[in-house]
Amino acid sequence: MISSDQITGLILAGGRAQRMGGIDKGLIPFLGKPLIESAITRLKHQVGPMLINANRNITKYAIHSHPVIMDETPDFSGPLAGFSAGLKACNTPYMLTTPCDSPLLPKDLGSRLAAEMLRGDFELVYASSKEADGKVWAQPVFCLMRTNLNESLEAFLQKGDLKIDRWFKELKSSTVVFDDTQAFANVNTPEELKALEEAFV
Ligand SMILES: Nc1nc2c(ncn2[C@@H]2O[C@H](COP(=O)(O)OP(=O)(O)OP(=O)(O)O)[C@@H](O)[C@H]2O)c(=O)[nH]1
Ligand SMILES: [Mg+2]
Repeated sequence: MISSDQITGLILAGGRAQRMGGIDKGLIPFLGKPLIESAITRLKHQVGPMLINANRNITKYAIHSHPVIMDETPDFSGPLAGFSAGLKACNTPYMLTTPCDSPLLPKDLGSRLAAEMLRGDFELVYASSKEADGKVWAQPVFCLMRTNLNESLEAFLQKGDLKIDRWFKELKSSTVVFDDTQAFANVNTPEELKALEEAFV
């Protein structure tokens, strides 16, 4: 069994948030609190240490009392840059990633991904969601990985590739399908923010 204290949680808040008008998405108010707080609340019982990956407003993220780490390169090259920064800062054998903009992320995300990891001796296990119409979608930024993948990710990024699914294909990976259609609801636009707030009340 993988215990929660063997897992570092990495919350990804390092994107440009262009569809949100370029403001720092993790800091926008969601039901009166910075959006990232909902992700922290959902994740904290699922992991031991927690890290926040952000590239702007570092002091504002730091008030949550978790280390804030930046991408190595300041060019917003995508979530794998955040994974890389996280793996370098991690002191546990496993790392669980989630984005900062999914306030309903599953409460059993870590435990179910961990069970699958051990079942098949996988290197990485990501979540997938089953939508209301029955379609299954990969949710690759919700992902549990062994932290010894650091070298593999470095080699992949050195090639100049940034595509998350192409890195996953190089690994022994698996996925777990979650049936809760709301669990991966995320906030990309002001309209989505409003709709998700309304769904909460
Ligand atoms: N560290 C890091 N994380 C990123 C980067 N780009 C996206 N992410 C994160 O990856 C997750 C999924 O990305 P998106 O939902 O597209 O967020 P985004 O890229 O900020 O938003 P858009 O600019 O509107 O695409 C979010 O948690 C982002 O914070 C990046 O360049 N570096
Ligand atoms: Mg994006």
